[in-house]
Amino acid sequence: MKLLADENMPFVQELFGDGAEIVTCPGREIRPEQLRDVDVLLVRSITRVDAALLAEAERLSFVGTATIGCDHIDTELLARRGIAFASAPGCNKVAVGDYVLAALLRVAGHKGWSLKDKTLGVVGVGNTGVEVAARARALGMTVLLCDPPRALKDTTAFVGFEQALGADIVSFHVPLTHGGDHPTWHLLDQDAIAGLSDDQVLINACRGDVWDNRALLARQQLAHQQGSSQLTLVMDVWEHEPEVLASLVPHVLLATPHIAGYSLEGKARGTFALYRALCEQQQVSMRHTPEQLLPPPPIGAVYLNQAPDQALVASLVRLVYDIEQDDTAFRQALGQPGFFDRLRKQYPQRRELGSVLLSGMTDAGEALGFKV
Ligand SMILES: NC(=O)C1=CN([C@@H]2O[C@H](COP(=O)(O)OP(=O)(O)OC[C@H]3O[C@@H](n4cnc5c(N)ncnc54)[C@H](O)[C@@H]3O)[C@@H](O)[C@H]2O)C=CC1
Ligand SMILES: O=C(O)C(=O)[C@H](O)COP(=O)(O)O
Repeated sequence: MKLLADENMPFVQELFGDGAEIVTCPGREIRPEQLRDVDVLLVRSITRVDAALLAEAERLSFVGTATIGCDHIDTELLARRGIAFASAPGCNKVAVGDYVLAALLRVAGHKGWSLKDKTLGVVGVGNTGVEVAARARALGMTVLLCDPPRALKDTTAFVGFEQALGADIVSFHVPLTHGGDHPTWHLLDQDAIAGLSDDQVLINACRGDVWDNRALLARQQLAHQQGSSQLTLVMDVWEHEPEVLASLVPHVLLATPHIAGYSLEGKARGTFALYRALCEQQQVSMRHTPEQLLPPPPIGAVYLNQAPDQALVASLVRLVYDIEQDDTAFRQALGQPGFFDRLRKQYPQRRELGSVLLSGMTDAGEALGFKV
């Protein structure tokens, strides 16, 4: 069996090395002719798997993406050609929860806000949105959930998009879709942006195209020229990645290169989900476990001797994940050729808050994502 994998997918050798010849390649450089004799293709979000890529892939029987999002995969084509497909739903939802928690605390520091007096609108309440909502509630925030597809079945738990957009902070967690009843491409468009007030905060850790980046830039530039407050923006994802609208970056509080989901645990779960799916497809039993993939965390345990207020939570989170380091690296590298992909390829090992055992006064610790 020949397997071709994105070179940035960790643990491929450990999980698939027993029974396969493994070839790795940068995800943006996989070419149709490379797939001629390949049986299994494992990708990440940057490889578009479509008719053009699979034109010569006559032996291909399995495609896996170690990601939650599947907007880069033509799943109908795979089904038509009888090629098995697996993704990794939920694999990095905890990492996204940690990222947004770190962002909320940084925003609060910047604005001098006590988060327990603030509302958070969560747009898209699936795997990642639920993680974010739980952490925000643990901080004492009022959370408004917006998910029109889910609201069709549960009419009481959700608010409309317009109401969610009125929250102090609005965090987006939708898949990128262009059609259907609830398309998300430019969900935050020029009209939605015009309705926002200057004091609001927006977070995008889903897909860049969900926000109209040029319309946001226009609003930020106008506010700058008029000397009024700008929107506070946290952007992990950008339209047209790996390109970035560079003139928008100075108007963004936290700018990162699509790494919200990049915990070591999240990546391990992603690759493991594909290993499990391939074992099932080939009807062989699994010889590995996800736990064996992870080294011990650098910080094993923290003992608290006082109830964690917002400042202490911020220090604790920063101990495990310092979002400002990601922002600084982004700004330093912006403009260098290939900077976006390089930062992602060389991303430092990041552990989830759940890798740290919090003991002492930890009522809120579990909801924030720590192990208690
Ligand atoms: N920045 C990063 O590193 C990461 C980004 N992602 C992105 O985040 C997206 C969401 O991930 P999950 O929460 O795991 O997906 P999910 O599929 O579990 O949840 C998505 C939710 O969005 C809802 N939704 C769909 N259209 C909507 C609309 N128009 N308005 C409001 N809600 C809508 C769905 O009903 C669903 O409940 C992924 O599709 C992926 O593109 C995911 C992981 C990491
Ligand atoms: O899971 C998803 O969906 C994501 O956006 C991934 O975290 C992105 O990682 P890459 O596949 O782009 O390395």
